[in-house]
Amino acid sequence: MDATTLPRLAVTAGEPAGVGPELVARLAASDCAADLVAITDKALLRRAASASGVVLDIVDDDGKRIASRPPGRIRVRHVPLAVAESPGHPDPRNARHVLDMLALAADGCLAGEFDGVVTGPVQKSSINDAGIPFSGHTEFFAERASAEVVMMLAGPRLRVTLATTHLPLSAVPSAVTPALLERTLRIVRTALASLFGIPQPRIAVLGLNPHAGEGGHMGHEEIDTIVPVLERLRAEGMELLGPLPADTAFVPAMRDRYDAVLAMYHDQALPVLKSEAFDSTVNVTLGLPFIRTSVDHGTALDRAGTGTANPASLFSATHLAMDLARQRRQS
Ligand SMILES: NC(=O)C1=CN([C@@H]2O[C@H](COP(=O)(O)OP(=O)(O)OC[C@H]3O[C@@H](n4cnc5c(N)ncnc54)[C@H](O)[C@@H]3O)[C@@H](O)[C@H]2O)C=CC1
Ligand SMILES: NCC(=O)COP(=O)(O)O
Repeated sequence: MDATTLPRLAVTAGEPAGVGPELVARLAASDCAADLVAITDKALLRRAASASGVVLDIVDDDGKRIASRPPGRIRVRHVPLAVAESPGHPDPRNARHVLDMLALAADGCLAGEFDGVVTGPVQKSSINDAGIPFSGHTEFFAERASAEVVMMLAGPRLRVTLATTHLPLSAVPSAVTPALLERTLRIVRTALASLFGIPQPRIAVLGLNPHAGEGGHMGHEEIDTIVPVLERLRAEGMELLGPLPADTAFVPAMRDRYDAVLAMYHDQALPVLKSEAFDSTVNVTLGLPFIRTSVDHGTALDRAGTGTANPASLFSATHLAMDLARQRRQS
């Protein structure tokens, strides 16, 4: 990418029976100043455009960088469906199609063909129903890039990162080890500085138990595992708050005291973000050698094919990826 060309972003359409393809069509129809390369089945994108009431000029991607993109023009890397989609009803026979899109996008980013990838939502259960172990894009891209990563959800007023991602709740306590916490906090600190321009970030770390263990009366993970890691990293100069009780860490009086939160598990913090900024929150994978942003929502099967899905989260994810790509170009 040079100063005269647009950020070149792979956009994966996600689950073909979900709202992803419609949202990609809406994005392509917008005046977003990015070189968007949809990774999807071409006929599926045409049907999604028609369901959303937008007209697209769909062309094959020739790999060349471009300086401008008229609204409606979208380049495509064709990844064929196994079977035609039925909106609202994922078919596990299309699981390989979904994973092929992710692999193509990741490999293209690693090869420098794309400046980043923006992902539409996938139906994880449908991939699992096909007999393929899969827990999320975050883990898929980490493995593909051989990187240690952290999931962040960034909204207009709150950034939340996760120590563990897609685990059953019963597996969380034993997964929260000193090594995991230390690695995660280092990745979060580095990313807040390099991606979000906060050179000395303040990170609030949540406890695992109610009331952060209430001094050991409601669980010991804080005393045994979390506090020693925080003390060690504070001694290195990291600004860490906590461990804080999760139920009060997000109250208005606390918000000014940190730049990001580290939660111990998925549902400890994501409901806070999704309930206050569902439309504008973006999922960002920290620690990858390439930019990856995503919608915060799922496949919305109840809306698929109706053209009523809100594209705001995909727009926000794309704009963040564009900003990060430009920033990388300048650094
Ligand atoms: N980035 C990803 O790939 C993600 C995938 N998922 C997957 O999505 C599937 C469904 O998950 P759910 O928990 O049902 O969450 P969901 O986000 O698909 O749906 C929850 C509710 O929000 C509504 N909604 C979601 N996106 C919307 C949009 N753009 N505009 C208007 N309304 C919208 C839906 O209609 C539904 O009422 C699961 O397989 C889950 O694993 C969930 C989150 C992220
Ligand atoms: N709730 C966020 C989520 O599950 C998305 O995960 P991923 O597919 O981006 O790893």
